[in-house]
Amino acid sequence: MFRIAPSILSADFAELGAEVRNVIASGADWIHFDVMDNHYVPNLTIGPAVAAAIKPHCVTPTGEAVPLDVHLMVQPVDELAMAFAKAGADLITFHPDAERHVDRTLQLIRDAGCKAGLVFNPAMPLDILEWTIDKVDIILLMSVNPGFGGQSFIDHTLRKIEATRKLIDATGRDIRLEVDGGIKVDNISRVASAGADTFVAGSAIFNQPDYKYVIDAMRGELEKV
Ligand SMILES: O=C(CO)[C@@H](O)[C@H](O)COP(=O)(O)O
Repeated sequence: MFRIAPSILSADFAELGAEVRNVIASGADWIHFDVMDNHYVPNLTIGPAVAAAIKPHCVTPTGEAVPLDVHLMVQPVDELAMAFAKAGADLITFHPDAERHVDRTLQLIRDAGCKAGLVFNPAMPLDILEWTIDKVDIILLMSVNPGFGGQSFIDHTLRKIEATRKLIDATGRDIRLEVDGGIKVDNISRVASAGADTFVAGSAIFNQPDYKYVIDAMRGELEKV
């Protein structure tokens, strides 16, 4: 089942609660929350206090919970991961190159009751999955270099999505394959055809006045896959 996860990095931070409610009412399946520390990436965003503040807004108009999907672009990882688990994150992903003890961090996140995942930058090999995939609930492939919204999709990541899909299918487990960066109505079907099932989109959704129009258009493209 496909999931669309709007990245609130491109939302109006002065109206974050309303933005989250609006994008959920427009059809968002997850809320994607980008955490940048001006160390692992050259940008600084939002922390656990903001996650805790928006958590009560992560519900559909009929009261169903919408997962809060936290992408940590931080180094070190462990302490912040635990703070986000406490703040209400449902999924926490981190970059394996930002943490020495990747296996331990995955376990910490799972022990805190969250789904755990690894994030791979466009030039980062997938090798570490050989030893970690058993503890991974989600794999996030970056299709831009992390740090900023509004960048263009890097085409060579399509081959990486295909390779990751094969690795996931070989496990027989239900591991989500999320792709993030430069996803728009006009390329989402190519990303899905390559094997992704979860799509992060920031500027494509929040830079338009009608979020529902964009999300519906994305779903329309996904139906053709
Ligand atoms: O993590 C990041 C960037 O580092 C992403 O989540 C972006 O926020 C996606 O934005 P668009 O490329 O869709 O505008």
